[in-house]
Amino acid sequence: MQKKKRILLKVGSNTLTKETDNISRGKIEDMANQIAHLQDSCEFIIVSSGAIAVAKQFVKLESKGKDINVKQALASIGQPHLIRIYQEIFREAGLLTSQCLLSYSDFEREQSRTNIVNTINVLVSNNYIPIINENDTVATDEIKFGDNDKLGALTASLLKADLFIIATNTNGIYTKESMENGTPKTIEVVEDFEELLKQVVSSKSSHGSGGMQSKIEAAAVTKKANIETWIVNGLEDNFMVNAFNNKVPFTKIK
Ligand SMILES: Nc1ncnc2c1ncn2[C@@H]1O[C@H](COP(=O)(O)OP(=O)(O)O)[C@@H](O)[C@H]1O
Ligand SMILES: N[C@@H](CCC(=O)OP(=O)(O)O)C(=O)O
Repeated sequence: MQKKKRILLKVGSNTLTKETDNISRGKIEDMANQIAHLQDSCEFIIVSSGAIAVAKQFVKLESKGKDINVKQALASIGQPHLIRIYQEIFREAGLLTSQCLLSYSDFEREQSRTNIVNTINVLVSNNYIPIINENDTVATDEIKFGDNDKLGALTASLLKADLFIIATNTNGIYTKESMENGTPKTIEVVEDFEELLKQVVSSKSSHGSGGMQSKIEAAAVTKKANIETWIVNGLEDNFMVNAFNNKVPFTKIK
């Protein structure tokens, strides 16, 4: 049997909510259907945001503490719900899921790195799709709470993914000029990183936390590991399959 292509898919909050205030079961169904369609040739590891967005649907926390602590608490409330929704929907598509919570410091310790690789390899070889999120309880400002783009890139590198796909709410990275004049134009292939960083505008979307800058920084990490990064529009149905078939505009960072 031919070796499967290992794909690390990072899904942002905006994709999962379809830019509303609620998690979209339809979007998770769309992901499950695509994975089911591609599973003969690809194996998937998902880094999914959305814990805070889910919690915000039904809880408002009182706190005199820092804003970031409220977010961490929301992530703790939302995470089990997020995983339950994934599990229910993926199961209907015949897919098995598991949860892994990681923090950046885990990538700095050799023993933790080995443990992550071993655990995830067992999961994947038994047809489980690991759904990873940042361990937000232990994350702090210093380690950039809420940057799942970087977490996705570190995980893709550690697990020797063949491809890193970031699903967000734009058709990849647009040229700055085209964004400013209101007719966004996708940069299709990127080879020059310095040039790319100049295209970032400071905006980010309603639920997102990293903006395009953190996606570009994440791509720099995967590039070092010789992994190609694709930035695709997760709001569209069939976003991965269409990117594979070159049917939609997206950005490839080689
Ligand atoms: N050059 C650019 N091309 C596309 N989007 C950009 C660019 N510069 C900044 N952005 C912003 O980055 C946002 C995506 O990042 P983010 O809001 O963190 O989403 P996610 O939840 O998917 O991580 C876009 O909605 C857009 O507002
Ligand atoms: N761990 C947080 C992730 C926050 C985050 O990185 O969000 P995003 O910019 O949408 O990928 C959560 O699950 O809400």
